Amino acid sequence: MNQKGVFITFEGPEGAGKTTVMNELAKEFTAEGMDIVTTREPGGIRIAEKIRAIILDNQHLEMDARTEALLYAAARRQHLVEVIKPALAAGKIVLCDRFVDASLAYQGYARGIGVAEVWAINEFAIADTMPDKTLLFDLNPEVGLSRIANGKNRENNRLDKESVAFHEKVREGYHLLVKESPDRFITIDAEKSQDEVKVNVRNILKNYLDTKMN
Ligand SMILES: Nc1ncnc2c1ncn2[C@@H]1O[C@H](COP(=O)(O)OP(=O)(O)OP(=O)(O)O)[C@@H](O)[C@H]1O
Ligand SMILES: Cc1cn([C@H]2C[C@H](O)[C@@H](COP(=O)(O)O)O2)c(=O)[nH]c1=O
Repeated sequence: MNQKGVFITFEGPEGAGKTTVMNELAKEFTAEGMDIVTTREPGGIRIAEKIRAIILDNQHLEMDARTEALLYAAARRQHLVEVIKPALAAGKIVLCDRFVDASLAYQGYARGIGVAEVWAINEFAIADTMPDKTLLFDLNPEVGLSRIANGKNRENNRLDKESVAFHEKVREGYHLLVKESPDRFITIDAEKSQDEVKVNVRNILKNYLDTKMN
């Protein structure tokens, strides 16, 4: 366990349903009296949201892959120091929409920088703060991309605009991470209906939190 709190991350390709399920369950868990903090990467605080705007700006597609990896790691460092660590130290349950595994899958594997290389800069950024559990929302990237294309109030960001082949590599990258850390990851079938996914994740998290907190 991370200090006194619990650190849970939500990962997966675009349009997998992570944000929707995380926010709905956070409301339910808060209503039941749990001390929940929700946040996201890149972002979560002012400096990291500014870095997010630079990384995801869809008018400037030419960013160098290593610059991109470094910007994600910089945003992560600030987010960790300002939000995640204080919340964990205060004994809260932190639900975070993406964290270091996204950098390993997207920049390390799909961009081809190398998972070990991207881990090295992230190790510098996060030191020993790793999620206690990571839920991988797994689905065919084409399904996720079509959900986003049909969704309202969402402008395609720079990463959304990558090819289907890129997003398939992201998924492969996540699968490799699951093989490397089978105890930390729980894979969720994210192609099921929104309600089915939510019920599944709720049960998994309740069981996990019950064991951790009691
Ligand atoms: N299981 C589901 N079946 C069908 N549509 C879904 C499902 N889950 C979420 N959606 C819809 O898909 C869209 C993307 O959902 P959401 O933003 O939660 O995904 P996400 O994983 O956070 O995506 P991203 O990481 O790309 O922001 C939304 O319009 C949401 O209503
Ligand atoms: C944290 C992180 C994210 N990404 C990518 C994944 C998405 O395409 C965007 C984030 O936007 P969303 O609201 O979650 O869709 O950034 C990445 O490539 N590397 C990272 O470390």
